[in-house]
Amino acid sequence: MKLLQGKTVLVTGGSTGIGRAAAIGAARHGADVAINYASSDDKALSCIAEIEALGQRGLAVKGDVALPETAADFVAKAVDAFGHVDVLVSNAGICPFHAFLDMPVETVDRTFRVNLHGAYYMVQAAANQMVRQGGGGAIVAVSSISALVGGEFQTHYTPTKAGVHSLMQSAAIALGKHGIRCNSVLPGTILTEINKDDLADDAKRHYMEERTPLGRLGMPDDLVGPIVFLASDMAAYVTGAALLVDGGMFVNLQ
Ligand SMILES: NC(=O)C1=CN([C@@H]2O[C@H](COP(=O)(O)OP(=O)(O)OC[C@H]3O[C@@H](n4cnc5c(N)ncnc54)[C@H](OP(=O)(O)O)[C@@H]3O)[C@@H](O)[C@H]2O)C=CC1
Ligand SMILES: C[C@H](O)[C@@H]1OC(=O)[C@H](O)[C@@H]1O
Repeated sequence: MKLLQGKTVLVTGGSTGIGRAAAIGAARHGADVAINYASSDDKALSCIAEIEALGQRGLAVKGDVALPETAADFVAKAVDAFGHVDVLVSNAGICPFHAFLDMPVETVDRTFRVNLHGAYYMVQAAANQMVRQGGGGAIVAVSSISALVGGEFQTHYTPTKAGVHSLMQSAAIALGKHGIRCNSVLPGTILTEINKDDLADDAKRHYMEERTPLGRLGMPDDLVGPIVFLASDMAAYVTGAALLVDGGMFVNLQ
């Protein structure tokens, strides 16, 4: 069953990790897909190749989501290519682990601009296009378990993920009158480039695995079903919601 047949899906941060999986997963469900990315040209092009191999149209648009103009450019190029925007997956993000007391200003600033400001600009641009089109739409933001709990080396990061979650709640209210649904997925610890170095520490990786009732850390493909569900008409009455996709990590105190 193809849940996104005939839809156009936009994914930020689609070259690697969760965004890549979401982009290819959307294509597998019948969507044409446009991906945004920052610098990984080869990875972006290979993602498009996989989308096209599934018989769907793909488009890769390079741009730094921290820059407000990137959002309008991405949406405009997607509309030029595919005619409309039905779904936005706001996914792009960074997590440069760093201690709190000597956290550099530029690290805080960059993390907020990419993860939170970038999400805001992309959601706003996609929503404006959806309103122009009429007919509603769906926005899925990739927040995090880190919207709900902290991290010693993530004091600059967890507020951005909480902000993304909160943005979806407020956007759901602002956009409901236009038939646009806004929801968050909150992944646990998923093995991607974002944490490759951090989880190279065997003790850290073992600790995170031990915290996970399902007994393993997540893979990007574990996010595809939840994202496609929230993007699809299967979730027609779901908006302002948050879906933990964490193997049970959040609830596991003892
Ligand atoms: N992995 C995990 O455990 C978890 C991840 N998340 C969230 O998931 C999202 C995706 O992360 P994940 O897949 O793990 O990480 P990856 O590092 O694998 O992928 C990040 C993606 O975002 C893109 N990106 C980074 N900065 C920018 C920018 N300034 N402008 C445009 N694109 C950018 C990257 O593009 P490029 O390749 O060109 O650099 C890449 O496509 C993030 O928002 C993260 O906070 C949430 C919870 C857990
Ligand atoms: C980068 C982290 O390993 C990852 O990202 C998050 O949002 C969670 O903190 C995960 O552990």
